[in-house]
Amino acid sequence: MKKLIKNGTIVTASDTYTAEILIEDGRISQIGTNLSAQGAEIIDANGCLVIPGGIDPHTHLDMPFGGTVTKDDFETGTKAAAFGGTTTVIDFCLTTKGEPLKNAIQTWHAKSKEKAVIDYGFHLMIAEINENVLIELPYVINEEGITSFKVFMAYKNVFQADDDTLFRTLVSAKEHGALVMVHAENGDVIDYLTKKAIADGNKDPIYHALTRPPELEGEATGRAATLTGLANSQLYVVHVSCADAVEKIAEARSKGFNVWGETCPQYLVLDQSYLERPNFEGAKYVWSPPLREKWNQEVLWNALKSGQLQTLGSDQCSFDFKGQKDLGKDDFTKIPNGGPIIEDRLSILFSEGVKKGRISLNQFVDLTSTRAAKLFGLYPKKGTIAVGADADIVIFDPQVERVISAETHHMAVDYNAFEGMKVTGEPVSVLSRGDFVVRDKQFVGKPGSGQYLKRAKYNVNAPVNQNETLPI
Ligand SMILES: NC(=O)NCCC(=O)O
Ligand SMILES: [Zn+2]
Ligand SMILES: [Zn+2]
Repeated sequence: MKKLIKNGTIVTASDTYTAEILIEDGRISQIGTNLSAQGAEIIDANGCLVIPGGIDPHTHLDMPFGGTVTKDDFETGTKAAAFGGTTTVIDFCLTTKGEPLKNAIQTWHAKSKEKAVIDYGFHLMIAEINENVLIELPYVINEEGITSFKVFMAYKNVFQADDDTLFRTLVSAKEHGALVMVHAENGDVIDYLTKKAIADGNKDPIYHALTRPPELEGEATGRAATLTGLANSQLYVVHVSCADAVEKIAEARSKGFNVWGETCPQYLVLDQSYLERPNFEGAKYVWSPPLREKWNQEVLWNALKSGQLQTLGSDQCSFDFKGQKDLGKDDFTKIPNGGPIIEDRLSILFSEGVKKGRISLNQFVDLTSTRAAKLFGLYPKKGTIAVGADADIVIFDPQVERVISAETHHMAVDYNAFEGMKVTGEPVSVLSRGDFVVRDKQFVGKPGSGQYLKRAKYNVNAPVNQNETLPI
């Protein structure tokens, strides 16, 4: 059925204006004034912003990790994402050495197909590069439309790959038109420091942060950037948490390297002191990289404003406090890393960023949607409000206030890392390809209605805004 959105303020990464949006067959068919409403359902967006659906480029749904599995799967996770104004997620498909990539991808299709309530794509973890992997890569890119690869530089003996793998992945990505993503921390040195901490009897959650100092994130970020320059390839650094890493990204970009950076809400508003909370509460705040000293937050905000960091991912990776996080009660190395963020990504950035004057409204849209669409081969089908684009649209009330709480969130976990935080601005209704998923704050979507997205190859020019200098 046709829909006509009226009376809202449309915000894209570059413009803010008042107009009506006509939706037909899941797409935006017209944008203008006094559009014919014949046969259309009228959606009144009075007092609201009308923004492109959020694209979360960093989620871990239904992912085995640390001897357990994330609490949110593709159903609860994408439902919570929709409540938060996200209409596309790109999830990390894990692989293991020796296993055909095809098998891992099939596993991820099986996890998501019947469950996702919004559209989704996959990034593919590269654990090793060998002849079989090289043979499979064209299939992965051309048939599966997976055009981004993830290399872990940390989690020794679990996910960690060596520099040889990283460099070969960068070379292959350049050849095939893919973007390489890195978890940038020096896993070898972290392994040494964590073993020493445990041997010294330092087992509380705070030692998770103390054994992963920012220098090791900066070092790994710089190393990955250097290898990217050598390979003349392209790199996206996930979950940047600190000044050391921002500096390395800025340095690489100033040299003309194609290096992009993402941060996450937790690094913008929480800090290392949370890990010292009593009664093992600190475990709720165990992420890798860890939360940092508070002064890093200003560096991250400035990097978002100046464009040195380009996206905001959630790094959704949720574990219950009781029964999962407490696996590490007597040993911080056994606390599953990660937290529940998928739902509050937009609200936190809007409230702390736009409302507090740290970033503009257009930057908010770019950071939460448009830039990820461009970097990950979804633009302009996703990531903007334009004629011909998918009608993935969020009607966002910029004035409403709420307090974040596990009591009211839609994620499947038993706590919220931002419990008690007051935010201004929240999605009221969310459409995925023209259909309501959330309507007047009520879920009306359907598991299985989300479509798998085959993404276009990395395009070196696409990620850049018109008014921005090319980084080459
Ligand atoms: N970030 C985190 O602590 N957990 C999720 C896995 C990862 O992204 O490293
Ligand atoms: Zn990571
Ligand atoms: Zn992650």
